[in-house]
Parts: sequence; C-alpha cells; structure tokens
Amino acid sequence: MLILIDQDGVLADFERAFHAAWQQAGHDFPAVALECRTSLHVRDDYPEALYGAVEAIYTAPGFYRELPPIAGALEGVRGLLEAGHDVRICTAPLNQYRNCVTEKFEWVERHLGADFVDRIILTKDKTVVHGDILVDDNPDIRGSRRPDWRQVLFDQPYNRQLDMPRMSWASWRETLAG
Ligand SMILES: Cc1cn([C@H]2C[C@H](OP(=O)(O)O)[C@@H](CO)O2)c(=O)[nH]c1=O
Ligand SMILES: [Mg+2]
Repeated sequence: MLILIDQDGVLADFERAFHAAWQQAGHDFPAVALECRTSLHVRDDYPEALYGAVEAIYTAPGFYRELPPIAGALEGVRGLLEAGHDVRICTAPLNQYRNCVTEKFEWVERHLGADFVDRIILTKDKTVVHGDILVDDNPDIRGSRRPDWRQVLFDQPYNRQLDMPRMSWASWRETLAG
C-alpha cells in the first residue's frame, strides 16, 4: 500500500513542544493541559487576545526543528517500510512558512535519515495526493478533490470525541499492516 503519514501530531510532537514553550514563556494564562485540548489548532484553546503570543511560539526559529518525535513513531515508520509499504510524509506548511518549511525537512533528515527527505510531500491540499491510506490527526481535512485515500485518524485528545477509524503508534500493526 501507499501510506501517507502526516508529520505534526503523528510523527512530530507539536503539542508537547507548544505546551513546554508556553510554560517557558511565563505567560499569566496557564498552558492548556494536553489532555484538555479540544481543537487541532492550538490557538483555539487560548483567549483571542493571546493569538499573537500563541503564533509567536510556533513561528519562532527552531520550533519545528526541535519538535520531539512522538513515542513509537520513528519505529512505526521503519516498520511500515520493512512490511513492504511505500511510505510518504504528507504534510502542510504554515502560511507563515519561513522557518516551518525548512525545519520540517531538517526534522525528517535528522530523525529518519537523508534518504527519507525524498519521501516528503509538502502540500496545502492533501486531497490531490494519491495514496491508499492517510494517517492524520486532523479530523477535518479539506481540499479541492474527493481524495482516493481513506483516512485513519491519529489519536489525539482534540479528536477523541469523533467516531472515526483511528490508530496510535502502539497499535499500527493491527490498523495498517493488514
Ligand atoms: C497552527 C498549527 C499548526 N499545526 C501543524 C499542522 C501542519 O502540519 P501537518 O500537516 O504535518 O500536521 C502544520 C501547518 O499548519 O502545523 C498544528 O498541528 N497545530 C497548530 O495549532
Ligand atoms: Mg497533523
């Protein structure tokens, strides 16, 4: 199978890094606990007056480069390749792309190796990308086409209320290998 894997929220731990950076910044408004997050977009869980401060964290140089891998993700991706699947990373850049785009590539090179950079598909519209499965934490993927992949939702607190096929790296073999 051709398996498309999303980067942030599936391979790279945007949530944990944002939480730590917000605490580090010492704002009066406390960091929203990871288990209490309700929306894919972190700013939606903070007061509107703090949008600028929220954005300042994930647009800062080094934020995307230094995201920690999600537990089991790197092993899972290698396992999918070993099982004979064609694996691509299918990821969307921020519109504030200056640090994000380069650093997403750096992240892949650092954690999955230089050869894996060939497997990056950077797109604002994942529906135009071919594949059998897209593993993504976003429960509401929009685009211009009817996609030919089926989505497997990557389990995150902010998408847990939805009844969709889902997986985490602890159970990828049962979900994807069949
Ligand atoms: C702004 C924001 C971006 N992102 C991720 C999603 C996209 O990456 P990906 O497609 O790899 O999940 C990228 C650009 O929006 O940043 C979040 O996960 N949470 C956020 O709050
Ligand atoms: Mg994502």
